[in-house]
Amino acid sequence: MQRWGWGPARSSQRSMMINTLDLQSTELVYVAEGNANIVLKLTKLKQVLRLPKLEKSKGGGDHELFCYLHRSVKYISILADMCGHEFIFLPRIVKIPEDEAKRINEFITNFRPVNRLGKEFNGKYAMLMQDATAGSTSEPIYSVEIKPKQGWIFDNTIDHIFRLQGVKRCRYCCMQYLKMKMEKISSRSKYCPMDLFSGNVNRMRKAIEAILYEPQNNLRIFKNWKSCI
Ligand SMILES: O=P(O)(O)O[C@@H]1[C@@H](OP(=O)(O)O)[C@H](OP(=O)(O)O)[C@H](O)[C@H](OP(=O)(O)O)[C@H]1OP(=O)(O)O
Ligand SMILES: Nc1ncnc2c1ncn2[C@@H]1O[C@H](COP(=O)(O)OP(=O)(O)OP(=O)(O)O)[C@@H](O)[C@H]1O
Repeated sequence: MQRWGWGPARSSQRSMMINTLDLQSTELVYVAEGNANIVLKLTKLKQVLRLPKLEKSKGGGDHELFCYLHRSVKYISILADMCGHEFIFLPRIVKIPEDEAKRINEFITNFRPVNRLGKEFNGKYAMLMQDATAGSTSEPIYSVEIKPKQGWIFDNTIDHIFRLQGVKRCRYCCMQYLKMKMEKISSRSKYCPMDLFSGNVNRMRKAIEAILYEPQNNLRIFKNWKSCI
């Protein structure tokens, strides 16, 4: 996937109104992160701030970051048009005040997984969007997050890579062998995205059962905003 530090700068921020986020009066709580973004909760606003991150030594240009976020927002809005706006939160690009990046990085360091500390937020822009784990009732809210992975098999040109012991497998299943070899996981999951996306109820059920049995990083369940799995 394209990184904001590398992308060609095509669109201009002059055509959009970008507000600066006032973080002084807002309580920030570290939620989680993946390989590319750190997500913080703005508790009072029921919103989250998605901060793109880069390797500490690499400074990304602010204009490139803005263009990357702008493209992402466009992409998400096309998805929302296709899938329904009730299913997808449209993010907004916000400006992070000068010198706040340093303060944010310092504040969240202790909450971050040690293996993710090589990257940090060091740009001027972030995405603000609705907190998917927040609701308006006083009852506990459970949120389920699935990272389903690629649900199709590549075309013939490279499919020899995805043959193991003569059997054609999907990318996720092959990556399980690699992750075992690299000691990232201790056992192979029986989950397969080809089952989840098959449209066959039995195979879909098998996929859900497998992901519940061995969640790895493909399943998270939150009670309110606290992760239970
Ligand atoms: O390549 P994969 O299948 O290992 O997926 C990467 C993910 O690894 P996973 O296997 O899900 O643990 C990886 O996730 P983790 O860092 O392992 O949590 C990222 O999602 C990565 O995305 P990006 O390149 O940072 O946008 C993912 O890379 P892309 O496939 O999006 O390039
Ligand atoms: N709108 C949201 N509301 C609540 N939690 C969220 C929201 N967006 C993201 N998160 C949490 O933050 C985590 C990291 O966010 P995200 O998936 O955007 O990071 P990422 O670095 O792009 O991930 P990856 O590189 O693995 O694809 C998510 O797995 C989810 O638990």
